[in-house]
Formats: sequence, structure tokens, C-alpha cells
Amino acid sequence: MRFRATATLVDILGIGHRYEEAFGRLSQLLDQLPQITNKRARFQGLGEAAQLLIAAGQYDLASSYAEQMLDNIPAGESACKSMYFKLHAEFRSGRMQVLDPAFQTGVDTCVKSGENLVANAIRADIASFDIQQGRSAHAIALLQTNYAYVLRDQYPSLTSQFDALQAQAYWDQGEITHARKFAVAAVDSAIKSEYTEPLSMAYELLFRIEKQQGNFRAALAYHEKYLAADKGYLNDVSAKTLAYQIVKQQVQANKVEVDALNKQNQILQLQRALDHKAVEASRLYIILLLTVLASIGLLLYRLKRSQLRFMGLARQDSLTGISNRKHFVDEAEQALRQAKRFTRCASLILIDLDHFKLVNDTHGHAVGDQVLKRAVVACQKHLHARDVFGRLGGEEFGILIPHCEPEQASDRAEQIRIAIASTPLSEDMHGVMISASFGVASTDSGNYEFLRLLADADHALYRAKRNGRNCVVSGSVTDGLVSPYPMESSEQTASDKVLSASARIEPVN
Ligand SMILES: Nc1nc2c(ncn2[C@@H]2O[C@H](COP(=O)(O)OP(=O)(O)OP(=O)(O)O)[C@@H](O)[C@H]2O)c(=O)[nH]1
Repeated sequence: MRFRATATLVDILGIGHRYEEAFGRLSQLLDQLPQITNKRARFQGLGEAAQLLIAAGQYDLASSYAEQMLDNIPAGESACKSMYFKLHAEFRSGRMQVLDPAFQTGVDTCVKSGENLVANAIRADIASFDIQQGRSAHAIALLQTNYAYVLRDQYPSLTSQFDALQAQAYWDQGEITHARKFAVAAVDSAIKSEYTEPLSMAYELLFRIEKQQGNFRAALAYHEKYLAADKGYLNDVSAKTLAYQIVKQQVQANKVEVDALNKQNQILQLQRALDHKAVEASRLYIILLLTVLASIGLLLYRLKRSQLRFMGLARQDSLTGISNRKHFVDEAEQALRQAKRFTRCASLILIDLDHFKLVNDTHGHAVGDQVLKRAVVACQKHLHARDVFGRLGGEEFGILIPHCEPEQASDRAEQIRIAIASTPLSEDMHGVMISASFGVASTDSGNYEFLRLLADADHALYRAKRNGRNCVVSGSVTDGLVSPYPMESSEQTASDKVLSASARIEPVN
């Protein structure tokens, strides 16, 4: 509906000589045309385009629109109008050398469809071409034959055209009376408010007729009217052509502007895409970086874990899982330093399993290992949180108890002794006797040196062995480093073993 309304508007604006607006609307109409599928609407729009473009002298363009009309004629319409636009464009182009038979076909088509007005418009072009070609008699015959129908239709521009053409043809034939009659008729039938081609033709003929007849006053009057009509007509033609060119330029300028905007838009889109890509790239870079960092973190974590595991293994006794000798000594020394700082008493219990060699020899090394483990479990049941417990070597163990007076230490040792002696045994350990001897020493004398304390406990332990084993003996530094009991040459005390791994303390005589 909008398309058809615009087409009608183009027609009205053209009739009203508002050519610039008409071409502006026509441009909109032609822009919409590709989207229009309705045949009737397309036919109407194409017809308006062809008609207005012929008026502006754009014959080739008009012809192409007329051909589009011919290609798709809607139901209820004939090819008559489309053919007329095409033929009229061809004739007005001035390129026609001989009369195209299509003109007669056009006339026949229009007559057949009952569109006599259009048929006569085509006949007017044929007659005009005949006059141009010097076949004025033929033109008169054609115009005369159809003149009655033209008069009946009362379409001023066509009537005026028929009159002017007959006047011209009769003039060419030398029939002045008829020429004058039709020239006057052309002036009378012309649209009064407009300067048209037939009006200009008619005034020119009248001027020539009067001049030829010697009526110079009348000739001058017609000449003036001819000049005015011709000028008016040419102005109108120029106005149409100019309007067409102005609108064409505007449309082109708009297109260039739209193209520029589109290009700008494309650049912006490309820029946005590039930004997006850059963000994506940096995001990938960050992900890559994070992955590398995570891998490094994981590697460090694994390294740390295995380091800790190795450190733990390095500190552990592999059979019993408790601290080994070195770690025990380190921990015990640290606990003694603490005790010294707060001048609190600390005690060391040395434990040595009794006749362990005999267990190994009698029941085998595996049973010996079991006994060691069970003895450790028995000890652990009586340990407190701050106690430092470790295996000093072979079947010897040490417990350093911080904040512990000698009496308390002896009591704790006694509890552990009972626990070891009453260790439950499994079936494969049948006949094994487990017991341990205990040597206890304390820092109550104010000496916090680990080796000295170890030596004291060692001597107490030695006495416990001498006392018959499976008992607790408490000793002190006052007992001296020299054992009151003679030691078998093969026997080596726990302190000897520790000293052999660190600084040896020479006995004081
Ligand atoms: N099964 C086993 N035996 C060990 C282990 N470490 C040391 N031994 C043995 O422990 C025994 C210690 O024997 P000795 O030093 O003579 O002491 P003992 O037989 O307990 O005698 P007393 O200490 O005087 O009661 C040796 O036979 C060592 O081979 C071990 O990890 N497992």
C-alpha cells in the first residue's frame, strides 16, 4: 500500500510540475522495488518510473522499466501501456531511422484491450515520425481516421497533439486552410495553463501561415505567442531534466555517504573484532601463565612433600617408627635447653631390653624384631605429649621427660618396666621372656648437658643390669663418670655409643 501510494504521489507531483519532489519520491520508489512482490504494485510503480523518466529525457532508463513491466504483466492488465512507454521512449530518443513494426503491434494490442486513448497516443508518435520522414499524406490519413475517437475521448493533451500534427502535415502538403484550421484547433484544445509542444508547434505554424499570407501584424502576434510557448515548453523540459539530475546527484551523494558510513562501520567492527581477539589472546596468555604457575606450584608441593618424607625417614627408626638416635639426641638437647632456660628439672630414662641376644639366638631375628616393636608400643602407652622418645641403637631406648623431678621419673620408669614385662605375646613368640632394665638420671644438680645426663643414666642402667635386670635404678652426676661397678670389656654403654657418634667425654679419675 505504501509503495502504491508513493507511485500515485509521483504521478500527482509530476502533473503538478513539482519535478524535484517527484524524482525524489521516484528514487524512494525504485529503492523499495526489489522488495515488492505484488505484481500490480510493481506494474504501477514501473509505469510511473517509465513515464517520468521519458519526460526528463532519460529514454534508455525509461525503456528498461517498460521492459520490466512487459516481463510481468498482472492479471487484468494488458501489454498496451508498457508497449506505449517503450515505443514512446524509442521515438523520443530520436534514434529511430525507420518505423519499427512494434508500433503497429502496440496499436493493435491497445485496440484489442480497449485502451483506445493509448492506441491513439502511439498513432500520434507514428504520425509524427511520418511527418519527420516527409510522409505527411500518410500522417494525415492516420490522424484523420482516428480523429473522431480522439475528440470523443476529450483528453486535451492528445487532442491538441492530433490537431498540431494535422496542421503540420497539411502545412507540409501546402494546404494552408486546413493547416490554419488545425493550428487554431490545437491552440484551443491545449491545456490553458501550460506551455506544451503542440501549442508551440501550432503558434509557429500560425506565424508562418500569416507571414506567408502577408498578414504581418497577425504574424508578429503569433510569433510572440510562439516564442512564449516555445520558451515555456523548453523551460518545462529543462526543469524536468534538471530536477532529474539534481535528485540523481543527491541520491549518489547519499549513496557515497552511506558507503562511507558502512566502511566506517566495517572498520569499527573490525576494530572490535581485533579488540576481542586481543582480549582472547591475553586471556589465553593468563591461562597459560596460570597453568605454568600451577605446574610449578604442584612441582614445588611434590618436592616439598618428598623432602618432608625423606626428612621424616631420615629422623625415623625404620623398624619401630620412632625417632632414631640422631633425631632423639637433637630433640632431647632442645628440650634440655628449654628446661635450662626456665630452670626446670628434666629427667632421662634409658631402657635396655634384657638378654635380647638370647631372644634372637633362640627364636630368630624376626621374633627379636617383634619383641622390639612390642616393647616400643608398651613404652608409648605411658608417654606424655612433651616426652621425647627414641631408639638409641639395638635394643636400647631413651625417654627425655621435661619438667620432671627424679622421683617422678623413677615412678614413670617403673610403670614402663611393668608394662614391658607384661607385654602380651603372640603364639609364634611362645617362650619368649621380655623385660628391660632402666637407668634414670636428672638435671636436679643443675647440669643440663645432654651427654652428662646420658652418662649418668647409662651408669644407672649399668647398675640395674648388675642388680639382676628388670629393675629401675636412679643415678646422678654425683655418682661420677667412673662406674662403681666393673664393666665387661665387650660391654659398651649407651653413652659410649652416643659419644662415638659425637664428642667423647673422658672419664674423670
Ligand atoms: N632382632 C634384632 N636384634 C638386634 C637388633 N639390633 C641389635 N640386635 C641384637 O641385640 C643383641 C644385643 O645383645 P647384647 O648387647 O649382648 O645384650 P643382651 O643380650 O640384651 O644382654 P643384656 O643387655 O646384658 O641383658 C645383639 O645380639 C644384637 O644382634 C635388631 O634390630 N633386631
